[in-house]
Amino acid sequence: MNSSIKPAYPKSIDIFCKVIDNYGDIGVCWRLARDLKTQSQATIRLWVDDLRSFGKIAPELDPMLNEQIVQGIHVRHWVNDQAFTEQPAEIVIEAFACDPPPDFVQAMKGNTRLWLNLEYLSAEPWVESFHAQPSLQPNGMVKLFFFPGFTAKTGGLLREEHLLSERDQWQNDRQAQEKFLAPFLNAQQLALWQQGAPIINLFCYPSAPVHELAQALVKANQPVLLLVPEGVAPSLEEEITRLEAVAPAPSPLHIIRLPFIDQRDYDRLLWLGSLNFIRGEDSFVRAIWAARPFIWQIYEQEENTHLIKLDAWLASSQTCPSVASIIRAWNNAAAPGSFTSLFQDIFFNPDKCAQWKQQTREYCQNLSENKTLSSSIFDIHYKMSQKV
Ligand SMILES: Cc1cn([C@H]2C[C@H](O)[C@@H](COP(=O)(O)OP(=O)(O)O[C@H]3O[C@@H](C)[C@H](O)[C@@H](O)[C@H]3O)O2)c(=O)[nH]c1=O
Repeated sequence: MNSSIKPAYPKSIDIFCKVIDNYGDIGVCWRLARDLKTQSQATIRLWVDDLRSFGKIAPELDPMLNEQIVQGIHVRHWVNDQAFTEQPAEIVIEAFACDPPPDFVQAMKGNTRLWLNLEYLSAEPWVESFHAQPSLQPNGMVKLFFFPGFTAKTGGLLREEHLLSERDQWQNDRQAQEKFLAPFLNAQQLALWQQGAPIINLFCYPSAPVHELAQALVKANQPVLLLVPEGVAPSLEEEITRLEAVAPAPSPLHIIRLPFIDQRDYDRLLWLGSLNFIRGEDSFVRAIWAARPFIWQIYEQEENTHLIKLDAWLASSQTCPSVASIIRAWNNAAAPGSFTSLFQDIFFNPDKCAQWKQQTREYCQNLSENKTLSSSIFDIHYKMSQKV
């Protein structure tokens, strides 16, 4: 064992994940599993009910296998709750209240020292007072509610130890960037990038006003490389063709469809973006660490409760009013049609863009001073073990 590893680290961790939809549930759990492993060298089992979705963001995974080790993590297909005879680990993390199998929960007593329910990310102020609060469970154990968040009084955000220095290195390495982009761009697009054409990454939900973005980009008549994962914004090409048909000249906008790529490569993609449209939870946090301007589309909830969360984050991050207006417009929380002009006003203005970039960098820097999510988990575990 590495001598720098603190004796307080646990020897084993179980993480349970149910994929509700999309890729955020497994995205968060997969990233967390790997980071906990790197920090502690514990044996980590990740129980997942949907290996197909998992496979999209971890191409090394074989969705046909019930058991496999991927990047040092024991990945187990959580097929059903019946006859669950595995011995629970020292730390059990259930993601987003997914309810581990009842037999497993019964067996936790005597084996498990810390049981956490990892909650969804929110910047709402009440999160601080709910973070790490205990709740007595029918098996006699205490489960803690673990809230990730943006302040020192929450569980923090997922951030690998050397992430920001790796990012800086990558952002200064044109050769590595070119090698990375080469499989995705044709020769003309690569040449445009070499001449300084900006990359915009677009990852959004179907409700985003993509047609307004298309309008802004076609009207601007400047070369832009718009990188879009397969299946996202499916009407985009059609929209552009329709707009170009009535434009005075074809626009120098290039839409580049990408396959889903490995989570670590997705980071690199965001590090290359002059602007990143991201969504949900995990890509949002990665866009913050990319320290590049980003436009977040929050995961939609009934009765627009997501807009309360969005405003809480805009307030907590002290996002400047012009950027906050664009983000609200992208989330359909502003007058229809307003996104186009707001976007054009800022994205094609070099001074405003530079300011936006500077603010994003400062925000990233400030947040990086908080404890990371993994360290917060280990701290709680350490405190619990001191009590025994
Ligand atoms: C496009 C792309 C994404 N990814 C990863 C990044 C993230 O880990 C993951 C996407 O997850 P997110 O950004 O969170 O967006 P998302 O919308 O996919 O996920 C979610 O949002 C949550 C708030 C909801 O509760 C979840 O139920 C879920 O909908 O996919 C890749 O690894 N490669 C890719 O090519």
